[in-house]
Amino acid sequence: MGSYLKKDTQQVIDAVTGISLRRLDAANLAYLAYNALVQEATLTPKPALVDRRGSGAHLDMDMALLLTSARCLQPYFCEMADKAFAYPLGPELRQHIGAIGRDAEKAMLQETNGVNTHKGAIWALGLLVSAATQANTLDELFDHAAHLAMLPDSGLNTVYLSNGLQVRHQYGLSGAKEEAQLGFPHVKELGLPMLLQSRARGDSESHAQLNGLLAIMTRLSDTCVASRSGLEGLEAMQQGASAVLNAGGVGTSLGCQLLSDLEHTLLSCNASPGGAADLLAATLFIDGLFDRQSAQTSSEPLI
Ligand SMILES: CC(C)(COP(=O)(O)OP(=O)(O)OC[C@H]1O[C@@H](n2cnc3c(N)ncnc32)[C@H](O)[C@@H]1O)[C@@H](O)C(=O)NCCC(=O)NCCS
Ligand SMILES: Nc1ncnc2c1ncn2[C@@H]1O[C@H](COP(=O)(O)OP(=O)(O)OP(=O)(O)O)[C@@H](O)[C@H]1O
Repeated sequence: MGSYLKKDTQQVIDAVTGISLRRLDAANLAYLAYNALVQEATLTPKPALVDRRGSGAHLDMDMALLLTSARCLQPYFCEMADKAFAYPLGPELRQHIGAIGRDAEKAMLQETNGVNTHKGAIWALGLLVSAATQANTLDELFDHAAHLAMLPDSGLNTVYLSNGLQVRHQYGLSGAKEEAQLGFPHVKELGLPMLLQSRARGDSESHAQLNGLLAIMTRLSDTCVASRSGLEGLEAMQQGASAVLNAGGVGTSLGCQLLSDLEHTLLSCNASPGGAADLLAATLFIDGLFDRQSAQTSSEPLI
């Protein structure tokens, strides 16, 4: 793990894994997922992604479209949570959330006139919302989500060759499916620890979130980037993100300059870290689940 994490990463992970998660009802879980998408979309400046400044590498999208898309997805997250409260974590629940996830994708495409604004986010947040209905700790949350992602999906379209499948065949990379099946390691070991550490050292909230995004980008095999700019683009993303964090993060003047360099590099090869953005939304959803009050009353700070 990167040297840019102030404490040993494992220490940070250990500090959060045992903390209780809030038990929320379906409507509140869905709101938290929606809110995570809003925070991700509005976070600025994200390298080559849609944000308050503009469209990044996505000529077909802007922030208003991402917000419209997020709003239309909230009821689908609520429906997934409802089902997850009603069924045990098993094949039947997997079928239900798969069907709801596909309905959500259709609704998104209808709302955006065919633009893929949140496909990866529906997948990651859909699994996490469902897992959260039955999780008391962070470990349980990731285990439940991984378990659901491992179960067979009979509704899967096996004819359509997605960008993710294409780069998996071409370069042997893993993508959104494997990330979930492994229990979201880039969220657990990079995004979340960096977000918490960055806050703890006094960075502003937006700098802490940007540092969380960059931590994910240092390692992720983001199939959005690979399909647009190959392995070279992926390597440029990982190295550029590491450079910013090694300089102390986006809150330092060198880090800020390196972030701007990274954005130019990504834009020059039309690469956009959409998968990392989805995992930042997943990180922010989980952050909203922490029971900070109980951590404080038991005099255990979050890190
Ligand atoms: C597994 C999914 C994401 C399809 O993945 P695939 O790689 O084939 O698709 P595609 O390339 O079109 O999009 C994947 C998206 O994931 C994101 N992503 C890219 N790389 C990564 C990565 N390494 N880790 C996480 N997310 C990533 C990006 O946003 C990308 O656009 C999913 O759409 C799916 O199978 N849905 C079926 C419905 C379902 O079962 N839903 C249940 C829970 S909601
Ligand atoms: N702020 C953001 N800006 C851009 N993409 C984002 C953002 N947040 C999340 N994403 C994710 O990025 C993905 C879109 O990326 P991209 O446009 O590369 O995918 P695609 O439509 O599969 O590919 P292409 O446009 O190359 O055909 C979405 O699935 C979405 O979940």
